[in-house]
Amino acid sequence: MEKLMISGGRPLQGTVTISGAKNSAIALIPAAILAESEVILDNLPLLSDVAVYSEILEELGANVSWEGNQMRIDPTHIISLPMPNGPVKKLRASYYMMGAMLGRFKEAVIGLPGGCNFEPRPIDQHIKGFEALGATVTNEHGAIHLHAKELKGAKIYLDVVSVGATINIMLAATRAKGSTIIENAAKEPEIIDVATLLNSMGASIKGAGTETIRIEGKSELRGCRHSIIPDRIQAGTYMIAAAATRGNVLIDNVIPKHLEALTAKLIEMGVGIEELDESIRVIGKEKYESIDVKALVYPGFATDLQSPMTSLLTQAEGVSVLSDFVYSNRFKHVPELARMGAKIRVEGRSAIIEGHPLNAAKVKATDLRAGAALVIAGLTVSEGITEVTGVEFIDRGYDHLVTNLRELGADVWRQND
Ligand SMILES: CC(=O)N[C@H]1[C@@H](OP(=O)(O)OP(=O)(O)OC[C@H]2O[C@@H](n3ccc(=O)[nH]c3=O)[C@H](O)[C@@H]2O)O[C@H](CO)[C@@H](O)[C@@H]1O
Ligand SMILES: C=C(OP(=O)(O)O)C(=O)O
Repeated sequence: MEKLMISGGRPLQGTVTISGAKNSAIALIPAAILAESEVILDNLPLLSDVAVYSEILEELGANVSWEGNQMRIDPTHIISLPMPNGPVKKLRASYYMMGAMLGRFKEAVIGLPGGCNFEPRPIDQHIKGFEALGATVTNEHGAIHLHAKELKGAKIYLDVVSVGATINIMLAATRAKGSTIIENAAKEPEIIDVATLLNSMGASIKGAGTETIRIEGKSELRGCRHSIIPDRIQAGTYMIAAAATRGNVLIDNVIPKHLEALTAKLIEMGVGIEELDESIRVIGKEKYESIDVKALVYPGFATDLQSPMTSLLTQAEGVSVLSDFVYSNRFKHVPELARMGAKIRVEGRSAIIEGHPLNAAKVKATDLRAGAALVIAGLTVSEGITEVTGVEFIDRGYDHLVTNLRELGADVWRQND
């Protein structure tokens, strides 16, 4: 196992180019099995989650080739096989195999998803959607068994606004008979990206990005070529890191609109922001004001940036309150930040953060964004070396992290634990 070593205290300076979005990529790859011919995905991020997904499709007989940032998926010879164990257990988004397999084969056996379990993450809304489309769903010894004689379009109201359930239902419904309407759908940009791919494959999806999505099922879909949107969470993480180190960084290849909630909060704290067409410049300042932040569904402040933002708020003067209305217990980074001298207490779904300088320490990433928070914290500390273990979580969501940070002037390296 490797760990990340950080000798901080250097302002990040320069340009970082953001890769394709993880949360799009790991939905677009399973979506490709709904086609009858080759799907080409460009701007693919080089992440462990993407590698695991390619393993999953290969296990089913798809021909997957991956060169640089392009993946070619030929699902022509894919077969329906039960996948109760193996790679599906390694990542959260393996739940998309349920919708994709159901759409393609009207049946699936998929082990319950793994990935970052910072709190219980139910999939009842996914199941409710599959059942509404006519599938029988049972949980047998930790694997979900889905079967439908025929998938029929339905009106589905999500009780909880869920990214995964919205995409999963969309995947199955594209191959159902008739119309499906998803009400109270999630509006994240990654949902629009998946709908764009499916529409290029010949599906008919309208309203992605709004709370009502309408899908006309099709009996066959074809291959196509699609370029993945930039990763707004990676972009946001570098923006926060630039501010936390009082640096000056151009975050390139982003869609600034996707980052509006973060940008607004950074400006409120006193961070300098210049928005361009496809990039954002973050200009750090010596002093920041404390602020209140509420993580909400899109277009609200992203819960995936809540942990990195916690690290930045340790650098503000006074007391900030950061509440998470998506995941009420997503605070596993807090005790680790406390080892670094942070003064944070958790009350219900809120972290109350008192601005205070941090010190170097040995800390452990217990999930992806907790890991990002610890790296940012380490970058702010000028004396000593911060050691972050649990790098495998960070590798799920940040490609070329060490190279990117080094190019921005940070003293960061990987070392065997
Ligand atoms: C692969 C992917 O895209 N992951 C993202 C996705 O996760 P994921 O799609 O798993 O998250 P959801 O949007 O589904 O979860 C939102 C909330 O709904 C609850 N819920 C969800 C489904 C369900 O059936 N029942 C239920 O109660 C969850 O516990 C959570 O409180 O959106 C999250 C919220 O923006 C992000 O943190 C993750 O990075
Ligand atoms: C929680 C995350 O991802 P996943 O849903 O894939 O675990 C994340 O990207 O922060």
